[in-house]
Amino acid sequence: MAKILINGGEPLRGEVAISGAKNAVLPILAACLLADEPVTVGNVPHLHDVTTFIELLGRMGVQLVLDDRMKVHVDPRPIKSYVAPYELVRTMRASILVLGPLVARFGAAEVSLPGGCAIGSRPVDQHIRGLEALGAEVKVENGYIRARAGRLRGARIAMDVVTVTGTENVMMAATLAQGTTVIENAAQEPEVVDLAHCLNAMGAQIEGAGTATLTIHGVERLHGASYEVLPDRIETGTFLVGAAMTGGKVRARGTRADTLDAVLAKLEQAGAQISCGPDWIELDMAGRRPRAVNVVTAPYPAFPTDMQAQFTALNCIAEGVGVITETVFENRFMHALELTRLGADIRLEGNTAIIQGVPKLSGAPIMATDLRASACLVLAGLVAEGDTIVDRVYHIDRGYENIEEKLGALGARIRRLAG
Ligand SMILES: CC(=O)N[C@H]1[C@@H](OP(=O)(O)OP(=O)(O)OC[C@H]2O[C@@H](n3ccc(=O)[nH]c3=O)[C@H](O)[C@@H]2O)O[C@H](CO)[C@@H](O)[C@@H]1O
Ligand SMILES: C=C(OP(=O)(O)O)C(=O)O
Repeated sequence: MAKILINGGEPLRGEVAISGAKNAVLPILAACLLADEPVTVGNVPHLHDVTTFIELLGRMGVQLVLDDRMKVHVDPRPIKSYVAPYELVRTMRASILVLGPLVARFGAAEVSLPGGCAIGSRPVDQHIRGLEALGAEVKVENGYIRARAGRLRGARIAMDVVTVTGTENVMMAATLAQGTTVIENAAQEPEVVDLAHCLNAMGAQIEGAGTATLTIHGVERLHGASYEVLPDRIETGTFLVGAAMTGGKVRARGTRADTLDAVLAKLEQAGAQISCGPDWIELDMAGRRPRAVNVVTAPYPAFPTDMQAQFTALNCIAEGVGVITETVFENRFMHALELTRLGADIRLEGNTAIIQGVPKLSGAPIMATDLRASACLVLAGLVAEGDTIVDRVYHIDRGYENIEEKLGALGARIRRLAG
């Protein structure tokens, strides 16, 4: 199994190009199933999750052609199967995103239950309830969600919890329903907005994207389109935290500061100087040690759970005590134990981590347990004295494009060890 070796101590300095957002490209690829013509998706990041999603659509019979300009041309017309099998869904929860489009466009879907994972139980009851409200008949049997429908009918749906992929699944399905659907308590994440913009470019009529109420006027068909995926705010935030932890200066380009308000505010509290342009963010720490910050995760526009692990790492070497409260997932502190192996002082109390910053960490072999946990371990390795080896880096490849090359270009001493 591949590992990443980091020899810590170098400040990150320079420019890094940000890739397209994982959590936007996956629903957008799923949305292509709704069209009756080819769709071209641009700014596609080279990620393991994207490869898995392309394999999933390919197995259904969808034709996908990747060109060398980070574009994927998707032709849904040759589709012949409506099944998302367990062996693919278990490696990538986002496979659940094919459920809504399949049932809306073809009246049938069979999608494996994603099951629990390292960060919590992650049920899909809201996806199912939303599709049932639109008129689908849904059964869960033998580990599969089996859905059938004639043409879906618009409905008013109040989500019990704010769910990103749940909102996306129901929104996609509603685009082809007869009549109007209103989704209340909808997720407002920039990736949900990006999906809505892509669907509208395909002929959908969605209003209210980016607010808690989505109104979707159903249309007869969705047509082809060409769409560029939003930059990845979590990748951006991860590099900025790396700069803050190492006392460096990094400009992230090809990104969008307006999707990162809560994260940038916390970095400023930690002592970073931030400047932004239309498509770049620069963080300058001027060699200073960060100050500890308190963070409470919650749905957008609040602080994102996908940046929690990285701020946990920052607090480990910060001045003072930082308290991190995770309210979105019930078990997202698997990285805490690994960080203590590097010398961090972390006390866990339920969904809260109380971190007393220490002046230095020391390198050790550590194990990644999930995507953002692995990113936080790499960040900790950048400041730890000596060698840190992060094992199970396949988690990081799900969501970060060429992370060791990008960090290496910023001056980090980092390389991949073949498994
Ligand atoms: C591919 C993708 O976009 N993944 C993101 C998405 O995951 P995902 O869409 O899976 O996360 P959700 O927004 O659905 O989860 C939020 C909370 O709602 C609960 N819940 C969700 C659905 C449901 O039917 N019932 C239910 O109870 C979950 O257990 C969790 O406690 O949003 C998360 C929260 O911002 C991010 O961490 C993930 O990176
Ligand atoms: C939890 C994440 O992703 P997923 O929902 O794909 O597991 C993430 O991106 O941090």
